[in-house]
Amino acid sequence: MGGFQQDEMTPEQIEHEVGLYGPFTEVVRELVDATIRTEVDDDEIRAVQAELEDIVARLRRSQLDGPYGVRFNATGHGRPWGNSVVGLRNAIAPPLAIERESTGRVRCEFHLGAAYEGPPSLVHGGVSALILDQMLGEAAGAGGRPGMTATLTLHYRRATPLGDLRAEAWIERTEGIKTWAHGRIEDAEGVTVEAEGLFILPRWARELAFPTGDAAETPPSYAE
Ligand SMILES: CCCCCCCCCC(=O)SCCNC(=O)CCNC(=O)[C@H](O)C(C)(C)COP(=O)(O)OP(=O)(O)OC[C@H]1O[C@@H](n2cnc3c(N)ncnc32)[C@H](O)[C@@H]1OP(=O)(O)O
Repeated sequence: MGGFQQDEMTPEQIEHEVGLYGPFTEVVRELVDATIRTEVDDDEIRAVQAELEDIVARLRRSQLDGPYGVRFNATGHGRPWGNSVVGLRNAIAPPLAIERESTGRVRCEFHLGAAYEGPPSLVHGGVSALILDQMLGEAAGAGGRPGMTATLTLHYRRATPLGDLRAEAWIERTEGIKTWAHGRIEDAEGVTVEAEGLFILPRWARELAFPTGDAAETPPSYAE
């Protein structure tokens, strides 16, 4: 599978890019929110649209052929910057800043605004699934049991309000290449959504990780 690339980025270069693209992408997130909520008049909308078309053309002058992928430097520092949940350079991502423990427990606090609405003032169910897919996958990776989502089951206990939320996930059990993870989203009142998922180290990764075919040992993590 493509999309995982190693490069020679130094910590200083990575820090520079974080400082450059982090605030840049944050403004685009602001733009998305402002686009949904603005009530300026028609002429102003048309004027802003023309400016944005110019901005898009400027950015298009030099860009990647495809998506960003996941990049690593020589020390294994991962940069999943195009990821739709945690991506530093992805304005669609809230983004989640996930705290990871090597036990496979992960948690984060985050804010979902107007861009993530489903029912009025509530988080879209698909957005909750997106976040929990990532959280459970992060738990598997943090515990050294990375995999791709094979199954994901959601239990929507209560509507999730837009606003300040938290999520956590953990490894429930493992069996060779399979990792079962659980997790939940909570608002100030408690749990709104619970999830359980099965993560499987895919065949192409198994062939890299276990050239001898012994999948009983712990696979290496590709987590940051
Ligand atoms: C650390 C970084 C943090 C990153 C977090 C990322 C979180 C986001 C995660 C994602 O969103 S991943 C994207 C969504 N998922 C996919 O696109 C996965 C698509 N499916 C696949 O790639 C493959 O079907 C899969 C990797 C799940 C399995 O392919 P394999 O070729 O490795 O399976 P194989 O046929 O060799 O079967 C291996 C075992 O898994 C079982 N299996 C395979 N697919 C299954 C499935 N879907 N459900 C249940 N069991 C499954 C299969 O029965 C068998 O069990 P046994 O060994 O016990 O016989």
